[in-house]
Amino acid sequence: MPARSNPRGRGDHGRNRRPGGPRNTGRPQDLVRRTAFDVIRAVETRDAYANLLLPARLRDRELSGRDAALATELTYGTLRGRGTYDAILALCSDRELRRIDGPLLDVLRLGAHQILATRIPPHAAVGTAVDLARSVAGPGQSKFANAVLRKVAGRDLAGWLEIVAPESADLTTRLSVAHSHPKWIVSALRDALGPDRDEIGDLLAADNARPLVTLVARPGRASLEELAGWGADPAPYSPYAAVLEEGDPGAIPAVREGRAAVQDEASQLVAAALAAAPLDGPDARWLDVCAGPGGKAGLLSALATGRGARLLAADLQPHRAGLVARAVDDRAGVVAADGTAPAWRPGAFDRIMLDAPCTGLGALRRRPEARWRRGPEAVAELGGIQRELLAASLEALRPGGVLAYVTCSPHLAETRVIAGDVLRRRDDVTALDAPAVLRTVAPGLTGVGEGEFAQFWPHRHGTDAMFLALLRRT
Ligand SMILES: C[S@@+](CC[C@H](N)C(=O)[O-])C[C@H]1O[C@@H](n2cnc3c(N)ncnc32)[C@H](O)[C@@H]1O
Repeated sequence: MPARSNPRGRGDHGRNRRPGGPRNTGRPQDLVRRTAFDVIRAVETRDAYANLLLPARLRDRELSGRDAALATELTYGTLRGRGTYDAILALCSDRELRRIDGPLLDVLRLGAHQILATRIPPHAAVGTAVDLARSVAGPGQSKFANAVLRKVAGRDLAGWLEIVAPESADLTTRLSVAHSHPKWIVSALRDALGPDRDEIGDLLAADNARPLVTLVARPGRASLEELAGWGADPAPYSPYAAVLEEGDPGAIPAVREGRAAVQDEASQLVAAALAAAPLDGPDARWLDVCAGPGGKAGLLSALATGRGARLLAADLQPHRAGLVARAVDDRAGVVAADGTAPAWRPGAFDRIMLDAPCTGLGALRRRPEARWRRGPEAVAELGGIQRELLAASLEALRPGGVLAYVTCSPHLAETRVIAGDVLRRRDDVTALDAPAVLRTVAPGLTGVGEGEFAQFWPHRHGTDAMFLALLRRT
């Protein structure tokens, strides 16, 4: 079920703002809704990323504070809840949804979100959506929007879910509509939960909740005490993590200076586990094969420097390698390189992070549009590159060295199947007990699995669904 949010009703959103693009009708809420609409449209038509575009639009239009919070909530909530809202709109419209013009359909989705999942009074939500429909689609269409949205407002969300996701429907369909996830993702996540598949409802609900902002204090460069001074409290698992309940992380000097950063706690822990994995012999040369934009490389370089080792961070995309250069410390090297055809010698590294390109099904909380963007074919497409990168990275690892194979996805085909195939086919690769290594970094950590591989879960850990295999070359 789309998460219910707490934006306020009409009329309490501060003073008027500069128009910055759309016509300013004199009411700041119109600009707030128009901004949400523009971002939703750009996601739909230009494959834009909401988390990148929205902050730029908020800046352009000088929306801040409560107005920015409302625009963010409306944008993210509408994008996430699309599956549920479309099922409801289909019952309220005498036109098939695919016959409704794109801009108008997006206005209807935005209206449905305001009516069903915010505290904005329904009559106000309908009225503002109809105004928006008039402005983007013309007066004729605003009548249609009014008729549809008044029907939507006839029930609350729970009432609609009894109709569009009834108990009698098969489980995948019901969960897919109720929690607004494509069916293929519901099935893949249930499979990934394995024996815990009855947690699927909690997992899908967690995907629809707003993630907390977690910061990393890069060791030797910033401390949790310093972040606490800015209102960020220590997080439950990572020794480097602090949670910022409110406020702009960019306002914290350590973040601005690259000594700290926004980073999910599981992302910190998989990097810390690679650094903590037991190793015989030298521990001087570390590699991050797919480092862009530099979250894990930032922590790894700080940990490497702390013990006199050196990190080389690579990414295929030069501009992403450029972002990595801003995250790592001076001792680290950064290159634009293809990890499948590497420029480094075989056996050159003691520790390797391979955070492979993946579907990102573990980070749906952060990327509201991601679930609608790709179909199941992406899993097969990415599988080829994941296998190639893993094979090439294992060549770069010296005998006795340790490699972390990481994905921000719990999909079995991107995680256990890839790592398991290597272990089955190669007699020079063994798996370490990744959950046990993680517990040396985060003693209180439970629920990531037992045995060779570790899997984080949003509904259990409040983190992204990050996967970790620690592989040793013998
Ligand atoms: C999951 S992201 C890595 C996230 C990063 N480790 C972090 O923590 O910020 C995957 C990265 O792999 C890069 N990539 C894709 N194919 C690659 C290849 N053949 N060689 C090196 N990097 C590659 C992408 O450009 C992308 O930046």
